[in-house]
Amino acid sequence: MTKLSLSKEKIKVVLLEGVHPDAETLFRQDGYHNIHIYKSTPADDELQNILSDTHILGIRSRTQLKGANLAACEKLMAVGTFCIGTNQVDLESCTSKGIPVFNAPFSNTRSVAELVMAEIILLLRGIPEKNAKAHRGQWHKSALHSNETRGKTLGIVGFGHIGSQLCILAEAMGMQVKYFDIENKLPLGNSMAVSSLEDLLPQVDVLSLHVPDTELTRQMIGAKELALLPKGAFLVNAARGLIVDIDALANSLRIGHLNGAAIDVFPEEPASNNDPFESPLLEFDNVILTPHIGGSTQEAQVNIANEVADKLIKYSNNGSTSSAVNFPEVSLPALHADLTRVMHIHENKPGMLEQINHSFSSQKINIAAMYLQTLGEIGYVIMDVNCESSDPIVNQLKDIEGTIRVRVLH
Ligand SMILES: NC(=O)c1ccc[n+]([C@@H]2O[C@H](COP(=O)([O-])OP(=O)(O)OC[C@H]3O[C@@H](n4cnc5c(N)ncnc54)[C@H](O)[C@@H]3O)[C@@H](O)[C@H]2O)c1
Ligand SMILES: O=C(O)CC[C@@H](O)C(=O)O
Repeated sequence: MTKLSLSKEKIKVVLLEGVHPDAETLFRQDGYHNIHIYKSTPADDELQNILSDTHILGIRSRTQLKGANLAACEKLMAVGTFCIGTNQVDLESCTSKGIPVFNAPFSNTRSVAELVMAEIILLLRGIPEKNAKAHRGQWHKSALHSNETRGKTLGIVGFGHIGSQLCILAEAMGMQVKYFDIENKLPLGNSMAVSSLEDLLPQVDVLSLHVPDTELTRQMIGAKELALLPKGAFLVNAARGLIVDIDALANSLRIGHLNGAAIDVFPEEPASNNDPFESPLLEFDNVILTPHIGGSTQEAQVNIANEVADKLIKYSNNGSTSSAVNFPEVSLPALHADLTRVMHIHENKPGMLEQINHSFSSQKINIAAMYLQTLGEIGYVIMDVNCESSDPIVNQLKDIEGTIRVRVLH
């Protein structure tokens, strides 16, 4: 069996935020036993202490791996975000430190799309208000503002995995789908692309957001955009909290411009289930509030646990970086029993390969196979070589200016 430069017993794996237990099982089955599980995100001081000797870190959307938290990660080798979003991680800094980040790009897609479809039906029927009143002992039997989904227009912002999956469900319910995406996306079924957000907004009965949190999308729905929605429209946000100006949304609901909303993500979310939840939307009966559970189904969490743990284990065991979000992608074969695998992560600048090759030739080490991939500022070279001891070559490689990290598998 392949030996790692640091043995599996010594590799510290930390899984935060209640990652599904299948992830731990997968690590244990593969021989990793130094595993530490946390149900939520510890406060920054404790977190930084935990991170200081962590080699492999698994988080969900809550843990901020940025600034002081990331600076504390002296030994971090790889990160898994056990979710779709990676905005909670400073990807650029991880890249420059030679840390690949892996996620699960579509393991919870269907769960989010199903929840949003259900919310659209509930909003159009006025169920949130009727439900709230019934809980207060009030009988509100009325068809006023209660509508079918059939024939209504759903506007989708971001026609990626979730947006397009939602389109399929909505069309099956008889909705007309119009979408806006910054990329040119294939219209599914009878859906139609609209060329700008401003053009889309006045045309919809329900607007649903499915864009990532980026500089372009933050606050993309503010007072101006809400005013462009027709009076009586609904808003669904199961993307990220900062995409909507939450105070502007509260105002639009207060003045009766919007008829309701379903919000799963918030600008500030409690760190754990024991912390209080505050929002300017608490007062509205016609708003469905959910605690960021769009992707929280058994099916999704099991899929995510297996997908992300598998990617982390593959990277740790053989160097493969397939589908890393910030790193050159290399899919490597199993290491031949007689060979040593040397992995060199470096700044992507001219002359690096020449110096790496020179290091091997100057030590008369024969290269059996070589893989190279670069992405932006970073290069990743993997050499399968014949050598008795890897220490001399590792030391020489570490001396090359621009080297970020060297790992070895035997
Ligand atoms: N509520 C939850 O539990 C939950 C679960 C999963 C994902 N999410 C969120 O949903 C987001 C979308 O997920 P996905 O899997 O569909 O992602 P995706 O990458 O497949 O799709 C995102 C789409 O948004 C488009 N886009 C990006 N910037 C845009 C802009 N400024 N204007 C218009 N379109 C833009 C992209 O081109 C892409 O087509 C994730 O980034 C994540 O933040 C939330
Ligand atoms: O499970 C989570 O914490 C986040 C889920 C979702 O927002 C995602 O990005 O996949």
